Amino acid sequence: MSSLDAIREGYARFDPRAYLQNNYMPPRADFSSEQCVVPWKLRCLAETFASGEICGRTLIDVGSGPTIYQLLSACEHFEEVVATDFLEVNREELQRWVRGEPGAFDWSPFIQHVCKIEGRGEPWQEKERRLRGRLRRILPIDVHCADPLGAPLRPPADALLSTFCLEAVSPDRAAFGRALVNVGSMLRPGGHALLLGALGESFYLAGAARLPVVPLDEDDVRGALSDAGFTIRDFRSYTMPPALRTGVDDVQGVFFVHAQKPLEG
Ligand SMILES: C[S@@+](CC[C@H](N)C(=O)[O-])C[C@H]1O[C@@H](n2cnc3c(N)ncnc32)[C@H](O)[C@@H]1O
Ligand SMILES: O=[N+]([O-])c1ccc2c(c1)CN[C@@H](CO)C2
Repeated sequence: MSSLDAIREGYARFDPRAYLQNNYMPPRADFSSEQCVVPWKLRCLAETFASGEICGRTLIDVGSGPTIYQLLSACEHFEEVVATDFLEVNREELQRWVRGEPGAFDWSPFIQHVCKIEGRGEPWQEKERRLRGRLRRILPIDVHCADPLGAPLRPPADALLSTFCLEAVSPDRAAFGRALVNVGSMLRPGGHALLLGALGESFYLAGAARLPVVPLDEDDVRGALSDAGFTIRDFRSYTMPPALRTGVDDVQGVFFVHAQKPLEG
């Protein structure tokens, strides 16, 4: 069995609800302190989108999983947000939220927090409605394929977002770098890429699933982006405090990077 097959087999046991519980409920989803990891992630995205420089028709989110927090600031600046994931159970979890179906995960604390830090003073239900209206495609994806969506994205995306995906699905740094090239092919020249991801992590749990992660440091991320032809615009990192090292993974920190694909080539 290839290392990619082993990872695919691990994801067959991925439990979206356990994953949400592990990462998007307290203590990690604690909005009372800006020092907590989820407010830090949301602030990175809100501040980066606040300039208005990153905008256009389509943003594609790679490896969305069962989460929408990563789209809350992005959705203001694109006509359409395309979510993607390898697993049908995750795509179904996203559909449940989009349709406001019972049993969907409650993202309202996240939406309320983003409305607060964006400072527009809008009711959070307005933002929820706007995201639901712009999240019109939830597609299967495999970042290990040259065409991750199975065929080239036409027209290419104006922006690409991916959070905790590439390092969590790649057996080694070379595969991480190839996956980055693959997803970069969906982005138009001059388009922006925003990545959040794990630093120094080797595994994470999601119910019965125990998934291997390729441990990355800042230089690995910078090098992979440079090798994939991206220019780095901003790089930030967060150190996971002891209180948030809960045993659901061995993550040491989180990186945020804003990169751009050159106009030519
Ligand atoms: C750690 S989760 C990240 C979820 C979400 N983006 C977040 O920020 O929490 C990794 C996601 O990658 C997806 N995945 C697994 N294999 C993949 C592949 N080959 N290509 C794309 N996504 C994949 C999983 O289904 C899972 O939803
Ligand atoms: O602290 N967080 O907000 C947070 C959110 C998601 C994830 C992590 C940490 C660490 N593990 C990754 C999977 O490799 C998923």
